[in-house]
Amino acid sequence: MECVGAQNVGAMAVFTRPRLKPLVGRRIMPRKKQSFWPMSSMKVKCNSSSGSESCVVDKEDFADEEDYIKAGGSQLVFVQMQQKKDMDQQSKLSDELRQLSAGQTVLDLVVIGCGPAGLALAAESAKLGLNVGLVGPDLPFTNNYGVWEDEFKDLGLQACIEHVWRDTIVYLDDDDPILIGRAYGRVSRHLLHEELLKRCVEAGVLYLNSKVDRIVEATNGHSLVECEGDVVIPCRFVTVASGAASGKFLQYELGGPRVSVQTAYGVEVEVDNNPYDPSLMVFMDYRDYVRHDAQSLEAKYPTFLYAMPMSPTRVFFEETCLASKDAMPFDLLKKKLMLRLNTLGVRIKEIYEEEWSYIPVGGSLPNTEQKTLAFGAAASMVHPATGYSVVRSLSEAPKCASVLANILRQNQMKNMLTSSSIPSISTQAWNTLWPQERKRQRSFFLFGLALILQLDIEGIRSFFRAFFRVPKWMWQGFLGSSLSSADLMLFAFYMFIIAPNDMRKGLIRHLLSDPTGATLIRTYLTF
Ligand SMILES: CC(C)=CCC/C(C)=C/C=C/C(C)=C/C=C/C(C)=C/C=C/C=C(C)/C=C/C=C(C)/C=C/C=C(\C)CCC=C(C)C
Repeated sequence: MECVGAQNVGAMAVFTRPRLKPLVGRRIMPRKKQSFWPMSSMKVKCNSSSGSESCVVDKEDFADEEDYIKAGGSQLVFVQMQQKKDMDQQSKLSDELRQLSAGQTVLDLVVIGCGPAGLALAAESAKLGLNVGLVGPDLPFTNNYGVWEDEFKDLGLQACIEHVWRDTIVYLDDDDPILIGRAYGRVSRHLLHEELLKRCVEAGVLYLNSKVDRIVEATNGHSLVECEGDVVIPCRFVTVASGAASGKFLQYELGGPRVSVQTAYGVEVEVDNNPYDPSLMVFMDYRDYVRHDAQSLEAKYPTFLYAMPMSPTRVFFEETCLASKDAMPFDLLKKKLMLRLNTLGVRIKEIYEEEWSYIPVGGSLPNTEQKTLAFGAAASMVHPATGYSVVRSLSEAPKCASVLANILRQNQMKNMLTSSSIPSISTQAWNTLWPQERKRQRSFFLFGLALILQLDIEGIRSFFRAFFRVPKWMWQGFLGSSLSSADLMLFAFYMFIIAPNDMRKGLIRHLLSDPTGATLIRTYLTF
């Protein structure tokens, strides 16, 4: 990471080069993509009550954006996040921001990324009194999230679930389907986005609609977040929460396991002949409907169908490859889905929506010596053996926020931050995110992932038959990352006992011969 001298930070938390005159508020419209320029009229009224001159700048009067900014026009700086506020309230907003900024020169925390993980962490940290800036493009969520209803209820997010199935079913072969006995919900991505934005607004998070170019360390121990358009934000902590593709800001441990991929192609459709009971969510249908037509596909990439019947005729079908070393091509996934639906006799009348999902799973942990922190997928928090991450990010956000707040408080960072104290402070934060216990659990999941990767379709069926026969609290805890490392050992022995002989041999062979087996043993022996 490059080191530069401390910037000349004025009264405001953020400034640009060339330095801007006014700091103006702008409203955030949830769900709408924000453009750089404020609203359509571009008339920006500087607040005069704090002594500054009143100025009205009109974008149309300038040849381009740069001239406009040079003339002291509206450069977007942080604004207090707010929802559905009228333009006539904007000057009041500027006031609030001015007061907030007047007594301080740096933010406590900048969170990069406006997905569920970023929004949740920003809101929770601001709730605890930290001055938090959130940076990233304001885009709607695009993924369809499926969650266990009880887990989402526990997060206080039940109102964001748009459809609940009272039970969930798994088909492994043509014989007895497995009723899981747990309600599953489909999250409304719009409601979840609105709710997380609301939490940010209420907690007083400041927002900047921009892309981050780089993060540099200043010599005084602060970080400088350099954004597009020459905006530089000084802060005490930076947390990258911009998903798995955040590599440019972070370093990961060398020599870790290779990243694998979960891929899925989904369609929400209106159909004739839906064979699935609308009261049940189909978690995994591993029955092989394409054996005659696509033998080679099945051999190379065993896939399953994930289906959410929204009504007897409207269904979300998703052909999913749980994990593969190389990404399964989307056209193959689509071909398999269409073959499967065709064999089932499902006739598509209308397509409402298509989804392509690509989730890197496994891979290395972030290097915990670095000063920049990470959260969510960027911090390797995606469950390696399932690809799920949203619930974990949302449930860990309060804990992570409270650790950051405590660290800042304990070190009286607001007054006495020194560059020498920073590395140990970041280490404390990293250790909370990835303590040895979490590393042990993850080594178990990585071992499980490597196991799945080498199974053929028959092996997968018998593996999941055993998996869903362990006591419910065990498999639930495994999927929800809530089993301790000791519980995971118990789970492993349980699986071993109920597994058929050939699978037992496979488990032991894998433990003794696969590199993830050696890492698992080593991590369990490290205290
Ligand atoms: C959009 C989005 C977000 C998405 C889309 C996509 C999708 C749809 C997805 C879906 C997914 C899913 C459904 C998933 C699921 C998953 C699962 C269920 C998983 C599971 C797994 C499991 C496992 C891995 C297990 C493991 C186990 C083991 C490892 C065991 C072991 C044992 C042993 C080793 C034994 C020992 C003994 C002695 C030594 C004696």
